[in-house]
Amino acid sequence: MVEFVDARGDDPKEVVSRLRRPGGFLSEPVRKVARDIVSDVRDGGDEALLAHTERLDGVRPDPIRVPLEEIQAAKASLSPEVKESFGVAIENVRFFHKRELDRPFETSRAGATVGQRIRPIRRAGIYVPGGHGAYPSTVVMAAVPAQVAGVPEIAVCAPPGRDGSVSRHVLAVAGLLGLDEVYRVGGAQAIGAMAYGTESIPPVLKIVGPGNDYVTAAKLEVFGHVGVDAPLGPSEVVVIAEAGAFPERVARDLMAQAEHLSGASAILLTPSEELMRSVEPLLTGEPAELITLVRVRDSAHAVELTNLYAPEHAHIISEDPEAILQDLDAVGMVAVGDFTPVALGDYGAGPSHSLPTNGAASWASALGTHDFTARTNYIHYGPEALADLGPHVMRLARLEGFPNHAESVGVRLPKGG
Ligand SMILES: NC(=O)c1ccc[n+]([C@@H]2O[C@H](COP(=O)([O-])OP(=O)(O)OC[C@H]3O[C@@H](n4cnc5c(N)ncnc54)[C@H](O)[C@@H]3O)[C@@H](O)[C@H]2O)c1
Ligand SMILES: [Zn+2]
Repeated sequence: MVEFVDARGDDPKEVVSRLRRPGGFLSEPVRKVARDIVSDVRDGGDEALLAHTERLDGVRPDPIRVPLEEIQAAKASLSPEVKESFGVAIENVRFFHKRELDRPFETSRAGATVGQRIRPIRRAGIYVPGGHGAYPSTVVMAAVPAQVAGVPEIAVCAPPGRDGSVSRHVLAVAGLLGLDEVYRVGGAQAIGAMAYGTESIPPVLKIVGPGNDYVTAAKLEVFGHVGVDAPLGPSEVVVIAEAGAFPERVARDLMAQAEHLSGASAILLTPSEELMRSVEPLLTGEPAELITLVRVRDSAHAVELTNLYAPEHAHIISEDPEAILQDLDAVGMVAVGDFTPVALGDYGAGPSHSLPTNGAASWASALGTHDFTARTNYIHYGPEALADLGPHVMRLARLEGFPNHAESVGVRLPKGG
């Protein structure tokens, strides 16, 4: 059943809290499931990893690591057309992420040099979801930014199907990108394995990639022991559409993100009662349960609600989409205009499709090269620069009650200076 909300007279914060799906990755029941699985795998290694995989995915993959020949065979089995399409996607994603790469810098003034080095993380783990459907696109969207950032070792985990194997297309894309370390495990157990390591899976330093609520909650559990990217949970879209929008197109945009299932959510914000009424009968099947149609006062009201909700995606269908784009400030990715369905971004418009969800877009960003790098700052002072700054540092250190900090400077200053 499609849900209707009339938001015109209500408090925006209250409307947004009603739109948020309950039971997401922040909820205690989901956190507890993820926590228990992660700690089992931390303590029990491969045996616990396989036991949870058998319980949840109905199979014990053997061996856990995909043999290289299987990756090569999957790559060789691609039809020329599919291979070309993946190639186009890879090229567009690489083009975008090369441009966002952070640059190192160094600058000097009065004998003091300060700088920042950008270094790739040495070993990253990429989670590729695969419960409802397979996500070879996610291999592109996470591995390409990692490769552009210069990560030398990339491990991939993806859940096995009932026959114990990972989606052939996931393996094929791994092959196209030259990735050879793929494990057929998924869910919270894969996150635990990558974080703590098992007999089969050497631990990684940072885990990235989208997944359902269990996967996302597991990333929150292991954070601190390893790095993780933003919570990239069940897909969300807010479609902001004005009266002139084509109902059939709007319906497809909503159904597109809702068909990810696994807790996804799709919301239409429109001032047009007529648009709502004509979209509604076009929403069918299981995805329709995840769709909400919201009547708003006008575009400004839609923008206000969107910024509070902070969705993964927003799609603007309006006479003047650029104007609305300028006012949106808390969205993972915005698709601008009627000719830009969000699906373009899902598969290969350029930016990674791995995006913050459940409000995290208000403080987090899309997955990108910055998720695969760390910064090392450095300072290099000469004697004059030390003499200039030193007395200030000594004063501030004494003020904080740290005399040895002060004296580590003092012993280097000229006597009687
Ligand atoms: N935010 C993003 O950037 C982005 C991008 C792509 C996909 N997604 C989202 O990724 C998700 C993929 O979800 P999925 O379910 O298809 O695949 P998934 O790989 O994320 O999850 C499948 C695994 O979940 C575990 N699982 C399922 N039910 C469980 C339970 N009751 N208890 C414990 N573990 C359980 C199992 O181990 C299973 O292998 C979708 O919600 C989709 O919207 C998000
Ligand atoms: Zn999508």
